[in-house]
Amino acid sequence: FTFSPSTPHSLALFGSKSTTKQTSREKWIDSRGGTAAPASESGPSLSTNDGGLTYATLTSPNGSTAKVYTLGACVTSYESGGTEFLAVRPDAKMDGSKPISGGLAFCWPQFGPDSGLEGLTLQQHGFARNVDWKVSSTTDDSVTMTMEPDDYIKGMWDYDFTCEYTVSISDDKLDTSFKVSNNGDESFNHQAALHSYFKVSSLENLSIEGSFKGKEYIDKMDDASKKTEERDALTITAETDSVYMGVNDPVIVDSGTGKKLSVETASGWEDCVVWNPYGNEGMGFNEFVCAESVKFEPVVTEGGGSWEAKMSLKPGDL
Ligand SMILES: O=P(O)(O)OC[C@H]1O[C@@H](O)[C@H](O)[C@@H](O)[C@@H]1O
Repeated sequence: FTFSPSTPHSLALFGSKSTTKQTSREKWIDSRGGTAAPASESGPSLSTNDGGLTYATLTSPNGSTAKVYTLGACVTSYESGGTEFLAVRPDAKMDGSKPISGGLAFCWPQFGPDSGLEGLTLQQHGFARNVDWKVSSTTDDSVTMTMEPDDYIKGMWDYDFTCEYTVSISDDKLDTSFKVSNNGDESFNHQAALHSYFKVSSLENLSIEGSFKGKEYIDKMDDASKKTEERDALTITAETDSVYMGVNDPVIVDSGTGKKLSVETASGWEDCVVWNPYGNEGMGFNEFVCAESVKFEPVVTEGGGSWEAKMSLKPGDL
């Protein structure tokens, strides 16, 4: 899928860097040794999984928990009231040989395979989920991770930036807060997404509520044609890959668990991509739906400027 800027000035606004390169998985794997957080940065609340990846476990007073991996700053688990709300695909690699396919997978500075914009022709979903973010602070209920350019990143996208991402848990919700600061003089373009995998008991028990009705969407399963959503609530009965412009309030309703999960956006995220690889048993298609928090139209962040996006997950009963 190729992003087409809706306004010609999107291109004109883009900064002048042209030294972007496609990167191979091999180059990424080689480079990971250089970007991994040193062991000395691991505090008492950080753990290591069987595949050698570092993660933080957050706990709220009533026992809700979340797991946040430094690889890609990926939240892989959010459990509240005995229900797990996030899914990690059964084919996900949890050893650093691939980005984590699951949880709130972090896509930045590009979403999808190719934005179509100069300087934003990186690998699918950008590089943020390829690298180990540095843990800058952690408490029992919160972790802040940062990503700054190293040689691996500069080889693809040579801008001076700091990304900061805070995940915090409380008794009734999980909060995420992302901020990118442009520390340089020239502006840069970026998209962003939390490629959120929500666990469902079965697709037949799922409906996705929110402000979808009447909204325009790009149906990537139908030659990227533009359509208008007519349903009040979405169900998944076929392979789905739809970009809903101007929807940032999906609610995952699961009649099997009797629970719902509301995505509440405070800032930044504007659009929702609904994705499911229907029929793909290897990906565990019947156990999740992606309802992704996306900034699809590229943002221009001026030198010295910043951009923020805040989203919370709020569980409830049906
Ligand atoms: O497997 P990944 O990289 O986590 O991405 C999951 C999917 O994300 C979707 O947004 C893409 O359209 C798919 O092509 C892709 O397979």
